Amino acid sequence: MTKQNVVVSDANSPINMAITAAVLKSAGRKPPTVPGNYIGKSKKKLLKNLEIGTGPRISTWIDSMRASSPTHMKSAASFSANDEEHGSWILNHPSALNMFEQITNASKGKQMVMFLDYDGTLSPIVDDPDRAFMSDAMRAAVRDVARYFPTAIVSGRCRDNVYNFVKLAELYYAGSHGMDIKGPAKCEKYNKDNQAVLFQPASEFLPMIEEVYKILVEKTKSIPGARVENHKFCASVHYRCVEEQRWSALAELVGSVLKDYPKLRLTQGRKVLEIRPTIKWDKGKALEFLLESLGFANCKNVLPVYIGDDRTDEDAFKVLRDRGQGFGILVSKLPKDTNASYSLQEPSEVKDFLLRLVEWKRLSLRRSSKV
Ligand SMILES: O=P(O)(O)OC[C@H]1O[C@H](O[C@H]2O[C@H](CO)[C@@H](O)[C@H](O)[C@H]2O)[C@H](O)[C@@H](O)[C@@H]1O
Repeated sequence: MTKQNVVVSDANSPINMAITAAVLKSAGRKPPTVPGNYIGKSKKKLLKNLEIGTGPRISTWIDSMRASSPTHMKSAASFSANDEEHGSWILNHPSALNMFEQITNASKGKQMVMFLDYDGTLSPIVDDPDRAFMSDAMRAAVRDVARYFPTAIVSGRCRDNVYNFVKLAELYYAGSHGMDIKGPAKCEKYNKDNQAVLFQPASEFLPMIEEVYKILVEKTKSIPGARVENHKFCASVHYRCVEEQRWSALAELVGSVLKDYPKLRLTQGRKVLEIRPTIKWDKGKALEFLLESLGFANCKNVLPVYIGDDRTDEDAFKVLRDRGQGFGILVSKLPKDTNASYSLQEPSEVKDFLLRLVEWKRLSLRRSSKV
């Protein structure tokens, strides 16, 4: 087994990249430029060899990518290579639970601000996006965290949709990949002016997304298992429940629709194609906007912590890395190229981490009240 087969994850797995390449090819567009530090050297070579999006061999691409998809990697050799890769990855991205003290030490004299992605972070990944419920225990943990730290949910879902899952009025919400931001109704605690935070940088795209959504719903009827969601300022095309043989057909179909919408772009998530406006706005920009709204622009006394599992969360991890401030925590069981500093394996570990933060904060408040 070659090294390129080792780094696997839903979000930036080779098969997912192949799907994106196929969509872009049918839309007559070039594949996205992948940031240098985002993708391993071996994978870069693989992309080059297969000429994604530009060459005539999309089918070769899809076949090759299938061969390196996690479900096809079963030999003992693959597992030991995986173990080795995982070992070195975890050294570079240690568990946030094991690094808890370092994280809390770094927050001394600073206000910690929490940013939480939803799917795959607060709720487990399931086949039906309408049933991606978070547990009551997770909700209680998030509620407690928000008592001590300003907390925002940053999601690819539209704001109302993610709110209906989280159901906590005291939080900030950034839906549609950060293109729809709203603060809690009353938040004197952190927002001194107590002005309602509301920001929608892509409002002009509302009718276009609605139009594309309708077309996609109609066209994807021919592909069993395909599912399209309208997230107001963006749309999602799911292929988690589509037979693997039909992924390329779906990709081509999405590409053929996008051809008529040069102002829309495509990104990818976990077995989902995300259709978004070409504006320069993402989860990273939303994080910066929220820090500013909370009064922490150009402030050294703040420690933002962003927890997310998906490729779209990388924009926020990168902002933190570039600012040299706070920590990104990637939720993943598998090694993955990332700008995050730490890792957690799954939502249950996210819950444990949040509960430890609450416990630590309570103890330190108790201690300081005794002094
Ligand atoms: O930014 P997020 O909150 O992580 O949202 C990203 C996408 O999440 C949802 O899809 C993902 O979760 C589904 C439920 O577990 C799963 O079926 C799907 O395969 C995943 O991609 C949501 O449905 C998408 O619209 C979001 O963009």
